[in-house]
Amino acid sequence: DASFPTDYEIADAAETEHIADVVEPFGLDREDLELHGEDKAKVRLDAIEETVAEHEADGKLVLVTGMTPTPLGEGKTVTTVGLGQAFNRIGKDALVAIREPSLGPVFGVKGGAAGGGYSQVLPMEDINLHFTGDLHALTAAHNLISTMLDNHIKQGNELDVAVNWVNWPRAMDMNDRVLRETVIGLGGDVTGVPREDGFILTAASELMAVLCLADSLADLKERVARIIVAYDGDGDPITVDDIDATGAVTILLKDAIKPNVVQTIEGTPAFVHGGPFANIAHGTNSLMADRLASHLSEYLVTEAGFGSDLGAEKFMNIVCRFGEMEPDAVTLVASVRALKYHGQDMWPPELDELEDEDVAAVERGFENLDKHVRNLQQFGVPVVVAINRFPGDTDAEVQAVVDHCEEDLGVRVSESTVFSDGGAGGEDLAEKLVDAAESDSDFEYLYEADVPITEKIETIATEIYGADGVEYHGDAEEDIERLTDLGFDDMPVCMSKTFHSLSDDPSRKGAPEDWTLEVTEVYPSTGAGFLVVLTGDVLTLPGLPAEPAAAGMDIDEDGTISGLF
Ligand SMILES: Nc1ncnc2c1ncn2[C@@H]1O[C@H](COP(=O)(O)OP(=O)(O)O)[C@@H](O)[C@H]1O
Ligand SMILES: O=COP(=O)(O)O
Ligand SMILES: [Mg+2]
Repeated sequence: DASFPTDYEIADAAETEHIADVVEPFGLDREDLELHGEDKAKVRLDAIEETVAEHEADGKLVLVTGMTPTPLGEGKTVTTVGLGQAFNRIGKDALVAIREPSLGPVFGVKGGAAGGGYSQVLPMEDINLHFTGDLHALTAAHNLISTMLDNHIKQGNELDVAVNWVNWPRAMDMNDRVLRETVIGLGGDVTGVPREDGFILTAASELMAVLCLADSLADLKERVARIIVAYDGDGDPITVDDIDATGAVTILLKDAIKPNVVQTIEGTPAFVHGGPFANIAHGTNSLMADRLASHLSEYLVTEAGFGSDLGAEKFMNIVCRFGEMEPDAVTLVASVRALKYHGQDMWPPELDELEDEDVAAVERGFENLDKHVRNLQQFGVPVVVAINRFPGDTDAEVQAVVDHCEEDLGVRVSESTVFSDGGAGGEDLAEKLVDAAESDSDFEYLYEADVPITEKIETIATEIYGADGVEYHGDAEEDIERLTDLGFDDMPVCMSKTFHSLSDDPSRKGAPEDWTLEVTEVYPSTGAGFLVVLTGDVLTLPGLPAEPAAAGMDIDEDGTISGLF
């Protein structure tokens, strides 16, 4: 919509308050903060402990998830930020907790992750670029482990590291696909021992998960110490502590563990901390931010990435389990665009074909929405569908979704216009979530942690993805046996799967049936405390599209940025 200002123009025109004034009404004082300019701050760890000790954690937790998205995303972050604003407009103290962006998508397909329109967190350009340096710190810390591991091998390899059994790649915060598979150590003995290696996106690093799940600096250090980086010739694990890297790595993360706080366009405090994606990692912001926020306000609105099959499943089964918390309500973001996209076998996506009014296509896409509603109801939490209205949506298309939710699904539904109208566009949704959050919910995990690894995988595959069963390829079955022998089988599983489909085949839309999930590898993230299950061809280092967002960006002589969204 050419007449509508860009995210950057809206953000640039917005008035921001000093961050200390924004958080003060919620109980954080200036001395609790480490200021990064006037509109960004980190919260001191001792201030978090004091807050947790002084204030009851009686806040209600609202999770924002979504249906299976188009590659552009359907508005979970926008809805999360908009809801934070809307709750405050209807008189409910509310805070927002979201992840911090990775430069990979910023310069790639999706762009930034600071929301959009009149539901953004500010300063969007800082948040989408270097922010407070957490991603850079994580990248450096990750690569320090790699450097010390290869140095150990070079300096005599006392630990007998099996050079073909190193499962700690290098990391970078850029979608540079050509570095997925590399050979290192070339150049003769002066350089080191040649071996295969590769890069992953920093968002997929186990250190990102460790940062998001740690509840103190001491806990962070203990988690870092037990990260398995390789195995020796006998198949015994070699940890970060074994290569004497624990202290240095923790030093590099000493500031990154502190939650960042900024503000939304309407002055609602927003914690923006940690950035694991929900396809290749667990997909939600740090527990540290959730814990702090839940002690500071009546409502906490937080987002889990991609569809309910990814971010929400892992939020319930991993994050809530570790954080000893549970959602009081879930809002499932749907869009007319995504419903039409699922209403046909469209792969690769031709999104401009979805622009014309087509109620029938919207209705054909309901099977995807319905499966996500059923997924969430399995966790025993009330669901409210949020129709995130885009400019081209027609009343008839939106009404079809409202009718379907009310008449066919019997769930609360609300049309949200928080993108174009800010918090005012989400007041009805907020009211319905208050209603849902106050109704009783009997939250339960999908599986108990002590059931066999295969049972955890099969439960998620059949009950959440809709698979008939699971096939194990490559060394996946040996992996599971070894992990069980090592005593890691009582950890929850973090499924790594495409976000383009409920199944492991990106081209399959709607709610695919008659298929089997293919598991290719299972490895332990012992620092995070979960097992990563690789399925299909999920890429832990994405690539740039033919026309990357970066190509449309510019900055003029007075520092005005264009093309960042
Ligand atoms: N209602 C809307 N109208 C127009 N653009 C929107 C709307 N909601 C989201 N967007 C844009 O779509 C993209 C994805 O939104 P985002 O909230 O990041 O989705 P998600 O978190 O689900 O991936 C962003 O560029 C955002 O600004
Ligand atoms: O991990 C993915 O998060 P979004 O769905 O918010 O892009
Ligand atoms: Mg998002």
